[in-house]
Amino acid sequence: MREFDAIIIGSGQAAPSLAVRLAKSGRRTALVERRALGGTCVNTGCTPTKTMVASARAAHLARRAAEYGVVLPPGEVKVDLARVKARKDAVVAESREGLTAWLRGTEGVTVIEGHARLTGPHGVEVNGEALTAPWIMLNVGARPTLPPVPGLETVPHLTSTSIQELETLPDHLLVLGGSYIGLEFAQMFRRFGARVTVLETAPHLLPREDADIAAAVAEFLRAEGVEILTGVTGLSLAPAPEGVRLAHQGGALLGSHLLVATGRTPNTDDLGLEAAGVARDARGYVTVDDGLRTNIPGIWALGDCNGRGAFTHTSWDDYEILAANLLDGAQRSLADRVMGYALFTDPPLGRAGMTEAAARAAGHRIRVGMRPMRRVARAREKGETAGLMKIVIDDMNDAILGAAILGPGGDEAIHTVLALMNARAPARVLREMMPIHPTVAELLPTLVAELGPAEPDPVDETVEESFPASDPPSHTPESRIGRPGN
Ligand SMILES: Cc1cc2nc3c(=O)[nH]c(=O)nc-3n(C[C@H](O)[C@H](O)[C@H](O)COP(=O)(O)OP(=O)(O)OC[C@H]3O[C@@H](n4cnc5c(N)ncnc54)[C@H](O)[C@@H]3O)c2cc1C
Ligand SMILES: NC(=O)c1ccc[n+]([C@@H]2O[C@H](COP(=O)([O-])OP(=O)(O)OC[C@H]3O[C@@H](n4cnc5c(N)ncnc54)[C@H](O)[C@@H]3O)[C@@H](O)[C@H]2O)c1
Repeated sequence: MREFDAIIIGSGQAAPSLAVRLAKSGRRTALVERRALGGTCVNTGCTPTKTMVASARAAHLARRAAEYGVVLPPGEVKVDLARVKARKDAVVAESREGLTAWLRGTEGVTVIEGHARLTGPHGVEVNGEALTAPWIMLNVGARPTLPPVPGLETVPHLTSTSIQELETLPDHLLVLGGSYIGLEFAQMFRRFGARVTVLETAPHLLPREDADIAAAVAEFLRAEGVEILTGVTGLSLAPAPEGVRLAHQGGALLGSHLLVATGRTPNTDDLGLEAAGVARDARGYVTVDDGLRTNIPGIWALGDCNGRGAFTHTSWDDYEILAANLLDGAQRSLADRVMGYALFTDPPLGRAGMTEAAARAAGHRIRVGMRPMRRVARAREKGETAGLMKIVIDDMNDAILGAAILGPGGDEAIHTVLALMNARAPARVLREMMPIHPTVAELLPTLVAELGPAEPDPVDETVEESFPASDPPSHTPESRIGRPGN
């Protein structure tokens, strides 16, 4: 039996920093990982996909070179997928090796390779060895979900992990699921040169986003040649000489490859939670309170496996909250978190706080500011006018409820809004700030200055719809046309 002060299971995005903090506080800490240090983000998630997205953007810009007056030798722009993969592998290896050296070089951290299972409230078993500690932290992440589509087990299919290993281009990639993972790969493989069809069961792409945002994403993907079917029902799959035959209520498609991108399932079914009495919800997420505590004292759950976030930064924020509370005597809470994330299509979507639909559903009386990217000077200068930006304000107290920036640098520009929301600053602060010209973010004050009417209208409570994505609000004061960005 090896004794530690803390055992962390899974080297997700919370674990490495937590292990080092615990060790530096004098606690002997074991970090158990069954696959590769760095978890999903470093090895098969954010790092490889954003590296591949960069290759896809290079191909896209090369095809558009003439629009910018850049003359390339005649001939079709082609992508060598094996070289794209080699570049991706190199970037991933550098990140993983840096992390591994850091962890293995930190005194007080013991890295153990193997699959860990709880044996009780303070016990863990790895490779047949018993470990014990008063504190146990779970950071085991999630894996791709396989949906109950008839015939799926009879056809070869790719997940977000295995698609990254392809070295030859699919003729026709079918993508099940039109959300974050599906859309990033769909655009990427279309830009690499494949035919791509996305099939989404919800009425529009990105079901968690507003319909106008989803429509704008669909518009630029379709303009690049991605085929999109939404509201798909009656799906079934069967082997075909080409690869896969996918039937749905409206017809059938033949694909050379199938990517399944229909969500992720927490890695909590083989963790021995029952032995320790740790509670999970119906979907398998470990139940935690706002301090990341499970129902068993001394056991915490961080990252994707607690169902309170599904991003690298939410997992890392879990680490910050737990470390502050355990080691610094702080009283930090998940309840204070302002949500933010991005979809890394090109252009990217940066998001902060609530969607417009969620704000309405929560009963807020809202005002919405909206502007298409074609009315943003920086977007026009870059020749990248797809998308829009919008902000949702609470009419009762001027609070910023949420924002979306779908356009060049949207993933970066959204941090202006995120920072103000974290400071609990009213929209007036954003309206009165002096932004830098020419940027996409410089239009944020204008959005607040040009908010639409309060909804629901106090006189006519039936007003439900917001402004269409394609046109600015009709009441927009045209006197502002002289402002930067117009
Ligand atoms: C294709 C893709 C792209 C993504 N892109 C982004 C992005 O751009 N931005 C973003 O914020 N998020 C992105 N995500 C999500 C992000 O990767 C995760 O939210 C993030 O990794 C947080 O995960 P985590 O800390 O919960 O654990 P993970 O990173 O999933 O790591 C968990 C680790 O635990 C190990 N493990 C599991 N069970 C055991 C066990 N019993 N014993 C030992 N080890 C175990 C696993 O092997 C794994 O290494 C992406 C995900 C995918 C799949
Ligand atoms: N940019 C990022 O930060 C990023 C990138 C990739 C992944 N992630 C994380 O990974 C998680 C998983 O992403 P995801 O896109 O796999 O899942 P998701 O849960 O976001 O979306 C799954 C999609 O599949 C659809 N769907 C479900 N069953 C289907 C079926 N049988 N046929 C067709 N469509 C079906 C759903 O309606 C939904 O739109 C996300 O929640 C996200 O947090 C983040």
